[in-house]
Amino acid sequence: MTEQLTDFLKAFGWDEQWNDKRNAASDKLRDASPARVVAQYSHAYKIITMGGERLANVSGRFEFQAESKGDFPAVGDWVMADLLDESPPRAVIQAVLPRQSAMVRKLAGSVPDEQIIGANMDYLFITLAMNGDFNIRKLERYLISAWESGAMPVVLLTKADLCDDHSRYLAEVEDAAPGVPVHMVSALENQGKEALMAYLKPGKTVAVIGSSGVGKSTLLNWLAMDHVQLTSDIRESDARGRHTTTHRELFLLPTGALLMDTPGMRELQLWDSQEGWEQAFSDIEALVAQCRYRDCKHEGEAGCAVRAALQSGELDTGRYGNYKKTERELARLARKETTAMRQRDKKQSTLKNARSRTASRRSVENWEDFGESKRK
Ligand SMILES: Nc1nc2c(ncn2[C@@H]2O[C@H](COP(=O)(O)OP(=O)(O)OP(=O)(O)O)[C@@H](O)[C@H]2O)c(=O)[nH]1
Ligand SMILES: [Zn+2]
Repeated sequence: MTEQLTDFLKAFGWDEQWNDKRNAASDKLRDASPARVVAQYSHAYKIITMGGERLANVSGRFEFQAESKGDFPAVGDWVMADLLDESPPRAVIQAVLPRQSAMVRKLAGSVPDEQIIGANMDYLFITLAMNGDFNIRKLERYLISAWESGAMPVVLLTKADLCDDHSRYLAEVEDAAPGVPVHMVSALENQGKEALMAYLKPGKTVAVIGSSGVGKSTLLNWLAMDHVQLTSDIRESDARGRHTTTHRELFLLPTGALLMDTPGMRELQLWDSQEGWEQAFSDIEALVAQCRYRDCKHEGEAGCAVRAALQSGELDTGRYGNYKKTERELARLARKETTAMRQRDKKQSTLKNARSRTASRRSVENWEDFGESKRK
């Protein structure tokens, strides 16, 4: 790759670490080019390559080998793709480089599966409005998902202009989000942007989560200095040569940072995330470790550190209540997943014989398909 060509990739976050991951990938990918997924459609992706933007599909071999939805590329992913010399330019994705962080939605339906809402975020801005909607228990739920993702959470208290007594909100957040940075902003009054510059550095990827109405869209537009509005008006050719409006879910901010705004981020719910839960309530977990009995239920046992902290006021009863509530919810989700897995295994073993007959035929077809795209 020449200096100039990699500039596009660098702008979208390509660095030494990704280069190492690329070099560690299989030999088969030696001729493929790195690219980042900036938008996802039902059967196609928009990727940024060293030569600019193009549409891409996964190879037949990729599709055949994928075990779950979570294996497929998602917005934010770095992929290895063959760039086809066609007009309009197209690409075939051969592999996804190992994710550094991911917001995963576990689908505990009749067939357990997962969906990647966004990948490779460096920071997650959790937004909370400083008005009547302020809900610290909601923040605790968002933190579970944030910690689980592997990205660093940052709390943004929005609508600072609507509030006279910031200290109350700050104190509540500091108790509920130990060790998480907190910043107050007002997009309307252009306040607090300087503090965010520490995160909005070139090549860093930021996603914004928070409930409806807290001001996420306003915040995004403010950070983008209305560039979002401008870019969506650019019309481009799609795969069929028609002109369509540019659609991106990962875009460059004027600061050089990348902002991720996928539909799923906005509808974030609590999903199976044991580790995230433990980290979000790390203060309570530390107390639990001090209880005299290892199987302490904190219901009046002797030497219970949790009860002692609740009585002294060191531990807020609302926070403890949410700790128990989310624990129950996660246990329920885990049970659902186990049941669904068992059902799937049962189904699979009955279908196994029928499937193996067609599979051998299909795998030949897919390998031919793979060879096709490599030759082009
Ligand atoms: N006073 C004040 N109002 C704000 C601020 N930011 C957003 N708002 C208002 O809050 C309302 C909701 O803002 P949005 O940006 O649409 O909120 P959202 O989180 O994107 O909402 P959804 O699209 O439903 O997810 C709008 O009326 C905004 O004008 C702010 O900093 N100060
Ligand atoms: Zn206890």
